[in-house]
Amino acid sequence: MPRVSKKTGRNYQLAKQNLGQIFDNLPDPIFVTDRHGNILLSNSTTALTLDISLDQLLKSNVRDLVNKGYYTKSYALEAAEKKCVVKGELTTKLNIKQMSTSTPIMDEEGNVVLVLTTGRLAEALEKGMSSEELESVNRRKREIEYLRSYVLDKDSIVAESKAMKQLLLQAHVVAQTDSSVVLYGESGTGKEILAKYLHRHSKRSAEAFIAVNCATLPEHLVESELFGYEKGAFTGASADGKIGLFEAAHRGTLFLDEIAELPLPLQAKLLRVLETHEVRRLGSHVDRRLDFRLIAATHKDLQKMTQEGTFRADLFYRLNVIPVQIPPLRERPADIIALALNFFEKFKKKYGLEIQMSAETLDSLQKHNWPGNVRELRNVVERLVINSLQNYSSEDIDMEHQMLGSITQGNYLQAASYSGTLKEVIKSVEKQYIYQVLNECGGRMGEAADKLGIYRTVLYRKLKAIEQEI
Ligand SMILES: Nc1ncnc2c1ncn2[C@@H]1O[C@H](COP(=O)(O)OP(=O)(O)OP(=O)(O)O)[C@@H](O)[C@H]1O
Repeated sequence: MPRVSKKTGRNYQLAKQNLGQIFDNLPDPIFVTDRHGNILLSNSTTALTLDISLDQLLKSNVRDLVNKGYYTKSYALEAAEKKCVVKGELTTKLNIKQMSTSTPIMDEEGNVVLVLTTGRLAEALEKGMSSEELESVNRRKREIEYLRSYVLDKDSIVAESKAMKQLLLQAHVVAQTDSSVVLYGESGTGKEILAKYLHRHSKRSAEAFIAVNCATLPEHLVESELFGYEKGAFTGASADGKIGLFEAAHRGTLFLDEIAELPLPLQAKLLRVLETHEVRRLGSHVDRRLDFRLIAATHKDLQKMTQEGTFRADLFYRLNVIPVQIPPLRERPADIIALALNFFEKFKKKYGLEIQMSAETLDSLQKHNWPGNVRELRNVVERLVINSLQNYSSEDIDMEHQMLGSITQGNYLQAASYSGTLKEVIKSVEKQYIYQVLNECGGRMGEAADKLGIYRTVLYRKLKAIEQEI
């Protein structure tokens, strides 16, 4: 027997503990069963080729999977029975062909204890397929590769609903192009996170992602912020001059949030930049050549605005090359629990808590209609975690019902319990009141700002500041 050093032993233990993660990093399907075909370990790729969740897969038996049509056949059982390596082709429910190899692992007495099965998606391509079949397999492979990267990407977008999964697939394809994109969706649906995703998955990912909120740029500074200026271009300008946001986005991605709020004269200037790929800083005579990808976002109907004359039609057609509509959270209920649990994990870590969410809590979250969309959900979950911190110290906390009653009624103020300095309490009340009003206004920013008696731009700033606290 080879001697194992202490260090190697520790590393072996580490590798064993992290086997699930190691599996998940493999691009091809892989799973381990016991000799009866019960799946003990697998990876996301395998689950994706079958169109089921990894959790579901880990509760399955290969014989059942074959009976239910997820696989045309199983080599794992054959390998367990014959006690030798068995190879062959099979097709999954998603019509993905793969070469499968099942290897039995035996104990000292020659009994099969485990079977390791690996699938090779690539080998199927060598099997003389028609060009249509090949294209379909290739498409599937790209989708799986992308979905895998999304599953493995910790900061990725949560997408459990069919609508969001499809949208992410579309986004993955769109990311590879350089065309302008307009992201449409209510406030808090995830337009910015999707814009970042498009950038991260594009060939420009190593360059800057510059986000500009057209609604919060002070009107008198919009032009100088976007175009930059030369030394002493105007009173109050910095002596050294300044590069504009267009220039800052050179080679990268420029994200223009709330594009509908861009004043008409600036719309004309933006159009010129997009058509000529050149910007001229204020006070300069030199045009600078730029190359950036533009992603715009809005919760408004730009096409309607062109008919009303508040948005330039030529700019609209220039921007709207790829329109992407993000559905409100209430229309994709399958995402609610996944998002809630995802945020719950993050906040638990942030506040160093070991707690669990009760089924009742999840049920209440599921029933709410989320006018403030994902942003509202995230804030509610944070409050749940903070409340548990204040009210309990035990390990397994059942989230209190009163709190959830207040969520479903939209009455946020009663739910609060305060502590800290006056400044902290005021901030906390402000945050909760803003959410209450947003809730009452069905997430409509303008209406909420009116009700709060503040400018829309101020409301945006406050919401962004709340987000950055996390
Ligand atoms: N699918 C998602 N998965 C994980 N987090 C999400 C998802 N969608 C939105 N979020 C989170 O919700 C919050 C709001 O999202 P985001 O800022 O992208 O929305 P938005 O549509 O751009 O809002 P606004 O129009 O008000 O600027 C952010 O913290 C974002 O990270």
